[in-house]
Amino acid sequence: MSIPCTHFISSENSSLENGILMGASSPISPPIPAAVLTQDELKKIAAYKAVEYVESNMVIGLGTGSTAKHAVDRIGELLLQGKLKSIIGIPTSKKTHEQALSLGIPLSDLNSYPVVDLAIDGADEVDPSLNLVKGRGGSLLREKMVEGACKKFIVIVDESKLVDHLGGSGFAIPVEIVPFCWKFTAAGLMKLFDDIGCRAELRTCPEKNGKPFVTDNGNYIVNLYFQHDIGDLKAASDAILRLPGVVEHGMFLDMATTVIVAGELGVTIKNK
Ligand SMILES: O=C(CO)[C@H](O)[C@H](O)COP(=O)(O)O
Repeated sequence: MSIPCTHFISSENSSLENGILMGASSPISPPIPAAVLTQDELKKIAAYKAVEYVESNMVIGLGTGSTAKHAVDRIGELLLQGKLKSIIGIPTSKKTHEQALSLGIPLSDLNSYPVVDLAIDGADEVDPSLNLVKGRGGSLLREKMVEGACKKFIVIVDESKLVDHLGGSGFAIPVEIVPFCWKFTAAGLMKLFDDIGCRAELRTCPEKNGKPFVTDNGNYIVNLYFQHDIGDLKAASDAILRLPGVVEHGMFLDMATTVIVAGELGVTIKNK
């Protein structure tokens, strides 16, 4: 279903850039009286807004997940219509690679394009400083590599992803670890956060009789659940990365340059 975004934004008291409401901290469009939008429709609205930033000849980081999928679909559609030309996509997972290939998006990698113009991806949590939790889809390592290499990183979420602090949704902060002695690494992760209460669980696949989930890089994921606010995110990040066996974690600190939030009351653009 194609959702017209224009009715979703009021231009009063705000500036519009490429049809996008800029600089607002809260949506100012009137409540939508009709049917309530589904979460997937909100994801699609955010994704389509983000794709308005894509220009011909750009190298684009292609995110992973149900929100990013809409953005990749839209880029494919615009390429097919000739409205975008000479795009190079850098996928952040095997799944996105397959999707982009099927849409005819030309693909490459960071070896050939170490600087990416723009990346568009979803997130699991967004805090008020635009720090993120990512990786509940399991692609955090490639996402962090590609999104760390881009000049502009647009995050697309529905409003359910907004939190007061990372970990605040009660869901996991994922950490990618090597399979070798994973219990040792998981125990080390829990111990790091003894003081605030932390549980570490290996991510498994119910559809594969509970076997460990294996990332595109052949690693495991440990999900961390925190009882209290982590506090100093940079210190937590450094401590996790220092632990032998850890490959990467799903806290994306100070990386997003723009967050597009689609909610029942409209689209909000938050800029760093
Ligand atoms: O980080 C991710 C995958 O590793 C996803 O972007 C994140 O999990 C959000 O997913 P979705 O858009 O399906 O809610």
